[in-house]
Amino acid sequence: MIELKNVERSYRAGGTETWVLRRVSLTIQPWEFVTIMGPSGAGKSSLLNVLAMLDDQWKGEFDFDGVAVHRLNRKQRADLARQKIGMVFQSYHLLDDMTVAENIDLPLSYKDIPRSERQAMVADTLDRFQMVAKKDLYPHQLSGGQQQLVGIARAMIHKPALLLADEPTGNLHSKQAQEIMEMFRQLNQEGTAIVQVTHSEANAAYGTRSIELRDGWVHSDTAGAAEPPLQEVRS
Ligand SMILES: Nc1ncnc2c1ncn2[C@@H]1O[C@H](COP(=O)(O)OP(=O)(O)OP(=O)(O)O)[C@@H](O)[C@H]1O
Repeated sequence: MIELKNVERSYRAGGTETWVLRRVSLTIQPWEFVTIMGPSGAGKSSLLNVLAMLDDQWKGEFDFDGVAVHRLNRKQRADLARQKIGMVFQSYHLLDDMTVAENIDLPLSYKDIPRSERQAMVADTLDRFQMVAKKDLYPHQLSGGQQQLVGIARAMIHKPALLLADEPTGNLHSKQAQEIMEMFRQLNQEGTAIVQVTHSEANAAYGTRSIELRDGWVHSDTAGAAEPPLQEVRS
């Protein structure tokens, strides 16, 4: 589903170039629930931004469902991302002039879904996230945790092919965080690939594969670790 080959990203500031992703090559399958870990500054958010198709200042190859993302122009990339990807941002990225219900509805507006069905999906999602009473409020009228829930609801409502989440539960208390991770697990079992960045061991435990970045390099990757050892295959 996702294939990155030698993806590199650097930032230039004051004449010096700082590398944040170094020859990252990864394959992610549609059924995977991947956790990206690593120390602060290791490049985790940068990698997520590449996968989210928000960043185009990188080198290398990125294939998504057979589409060569590195060959798309900005509009084609944005269209593909809107159709296929849900993203939970660390800093929520809600639209300030839209209500909670309108923010949650946004991904559906890019799809060809009848109005009545859309309304039912939004109502159902508001209910699941216990936000019905808040549906007409604007983001600035919500707490940080409530804004985070709206961001999560918006990323999940259209059952994207790929869900990306950057510290998705950082502002939630542990019970809420656990409920969100259960929702992620269910979404994954229904066919959404998930890539989450987290420092939380509890959240990481929901993943089926763990990738550790250090200084922009893939330092370790548990992919394949669950495969049976060679002698078992032979016997
Ligand atoms: N817009 C930018 N301009 C310059 N440098 C940047 C920019 N964005 C990120 N960086 C640098 O890239 C490096 C990797 O940042 P990134 O946010 O990907 O790390 P991270 O692993 O997600 O860290 P954290 O766990 O603290 O969120 C850091 O050294 C950061 O300072």
